[in-house]
Amino acid sequence: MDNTISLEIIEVVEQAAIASAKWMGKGEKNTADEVAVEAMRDRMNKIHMRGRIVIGEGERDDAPMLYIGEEVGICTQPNASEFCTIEELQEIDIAVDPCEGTNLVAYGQNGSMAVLAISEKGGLFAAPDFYMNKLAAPAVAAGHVDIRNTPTQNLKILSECMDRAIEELVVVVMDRPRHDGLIAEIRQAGARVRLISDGDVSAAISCAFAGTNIHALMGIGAAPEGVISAAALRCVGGHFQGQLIYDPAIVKTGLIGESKESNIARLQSMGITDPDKVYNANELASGENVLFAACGITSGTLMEGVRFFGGGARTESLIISSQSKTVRFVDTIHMNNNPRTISLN
Ligand SMILES: O=C(COP(=O)(O)O)[C@@H](O)[C@H](O)[C@H](O)[C@H](O)COP(=O)(O)O
Ligand SMILES: [Mn+2]
Ligand SMILES: [Mn+2]
Repeated sequence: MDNTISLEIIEVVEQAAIASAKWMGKGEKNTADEVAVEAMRDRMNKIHMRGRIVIGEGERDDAPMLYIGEEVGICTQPNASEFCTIEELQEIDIAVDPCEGTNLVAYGQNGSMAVLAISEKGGLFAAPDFYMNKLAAPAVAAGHVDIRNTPTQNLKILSECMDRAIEELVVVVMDRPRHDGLIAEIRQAGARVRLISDGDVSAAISCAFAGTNIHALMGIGAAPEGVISAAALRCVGGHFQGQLIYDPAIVKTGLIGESKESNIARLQSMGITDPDKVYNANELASGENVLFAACGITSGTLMEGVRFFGGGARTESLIISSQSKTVRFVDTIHMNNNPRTISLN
């Protein structure tokens, strides 16, 4: 995978974040999402690469852009061999969430970002539009905690690995009725719970960075977001496990409205023969090279959100590459309309 893609991909997430941030606080989640999708796709199609979307917009709805299977990049054109190098012609798989946390943007809340992950063809698990039970933790606990343990057991292991009391641990959990029992157990074990309304990708990745005051993510979120989180955690050695949830009774939202049996059949038709399999980060992002990029839309624990000033904007992005073994925080000033002042505030 061409290492120079990582430089271009920064602009992909930046452009999506800027477009979406213009709709911050306007109460229109669909628009905040649509503009991010369009901006991400436009910028992606200017890159010399041969990409295919494996996680994208709406598997079940007829999403017009960045849909699963869509080809992106200049080198997808039929005569690409005339103007693309052999390296650029290598097929790559891309997982995108142009606006992760659409509600957060619409209501001006923290933790939304434009995000994507890239790997060689077949290097990212093409997660179905299902729910996923997730466990994320810092690198020091990788392989020690296990999603098959009880939350209490995992908190004990985490406290030993991190050499701190359970009371000093903060666990992020999505604020959903399906997590009532989980939240009660975490509190009972002595740890503190940070409830989030949306945005579990940011929470999962935050576990890998000391100083965020987030030490674990537990509970059920969306499966595609699980793969994107796993890609980042795989690159930095953090812990991530995910297990697909196919029983509507567990999720309690009705969004996977079919019966348990029909969901199992749907998974089987996708080649997932063991619906209970526990996937780790290396299985969800198995490619030799994995690249992760995110840009804050609204501010979060990892990045500042987009800040506009007269004629321009300032963004903060996070680019993680397994190939170059780098974690880059990129602070960018975008000078769109000849700003008279370049503001650092
Ligand atoms: O918050 C989320 C929504 O993502 P998006 O649609 O891109 O704005 C994700 O971080 C969650 O992982 C997930 O989608 C959510 O938990 C599943 O939805 P829900 O049925 O509301 O729990
Ligand atoms: Mn999302
Ligand atoms: Mn989204």
